[in-house]
Amino acid sequence: MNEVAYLGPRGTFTYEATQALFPKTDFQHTPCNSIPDVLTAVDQGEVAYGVVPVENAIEGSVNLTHDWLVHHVHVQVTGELIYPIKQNLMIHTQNRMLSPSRFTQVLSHPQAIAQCQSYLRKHLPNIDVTYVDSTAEAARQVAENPEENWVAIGPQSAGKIYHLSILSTDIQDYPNNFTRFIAVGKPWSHPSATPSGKKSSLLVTLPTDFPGALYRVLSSFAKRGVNLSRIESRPTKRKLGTYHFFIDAEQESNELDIIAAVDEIKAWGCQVRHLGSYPCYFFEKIGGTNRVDNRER
Ligand SMILES: O=C(O)C(=O)Cc1ccccc1
Repeated sequence: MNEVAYLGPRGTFTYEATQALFPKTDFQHTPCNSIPDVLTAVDQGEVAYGVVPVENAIEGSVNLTHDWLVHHVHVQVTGELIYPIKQNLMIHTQNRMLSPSRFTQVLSHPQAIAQCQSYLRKHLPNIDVTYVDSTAEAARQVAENPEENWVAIGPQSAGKIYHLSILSTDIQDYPNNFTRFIAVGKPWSHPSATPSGKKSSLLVTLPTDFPGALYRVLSSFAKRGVNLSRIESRPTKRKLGTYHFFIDAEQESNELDIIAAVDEIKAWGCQVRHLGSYPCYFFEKIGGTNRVDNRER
């Protein structure tokens, strides 16, 4: 069962990342309407693998992914892909000559809107924003409602699939825009690409908060020479000011040091969930293509 669930519909950035991580020649791709639906499908064993976005270079963490991993599912992270993100402003082809003052709404995923805040303030200052579950869903709604004069923000692949006109390319507010995607589910390795590195992801919850508590966690890794590439706090949702910490530890032949650091922080009361140890890939090195066949719909 080589089925991969991803945040769909076809044409999303997650779809492009899924094609790179799980080539169509070896895997069956299944679109889901939301990030929770992807993670739940994997957790329930309906599919073997899932792909979701976890962090963006401009907007930061995808909170929904983090929160669902903590509170709703127990899935293993099995891979990571750093993928280049270029946002585009797209419109139904019959409206492509409209003056921007006639656009009534911009639709997109919250992350995509957030990555283009300065662009929107400058070019579409008073436009209403409608958040939907993905960029390709935004493109679909624009394509199916030409009379509404809506515009969408998303990847060119979504524009191709839904036959939209690209009004403006590369509209994100900062260059070097990348999103980190994770694969979750059963153990897996890429059929042809060589990883650029390896990581272990942990979920750490302090027993109580006291001065230096977080320092004590971090120092357990630092004194063993373990590089922590990311630490992300998310509310426990139980009490204001209490957090879960997502920690990514770079892993290169230091697995025993990571295990020793985890044992040390557990010994004084931290709860630690091992989210996964997995290979990391860069899209440029996978040699994939992010072109999609827009004959399928
Ligand atoms: O909606 C999409 O296309 C997604 O895959 C989520 C997303 C949105 C913006 C940047 C990266 C991922």
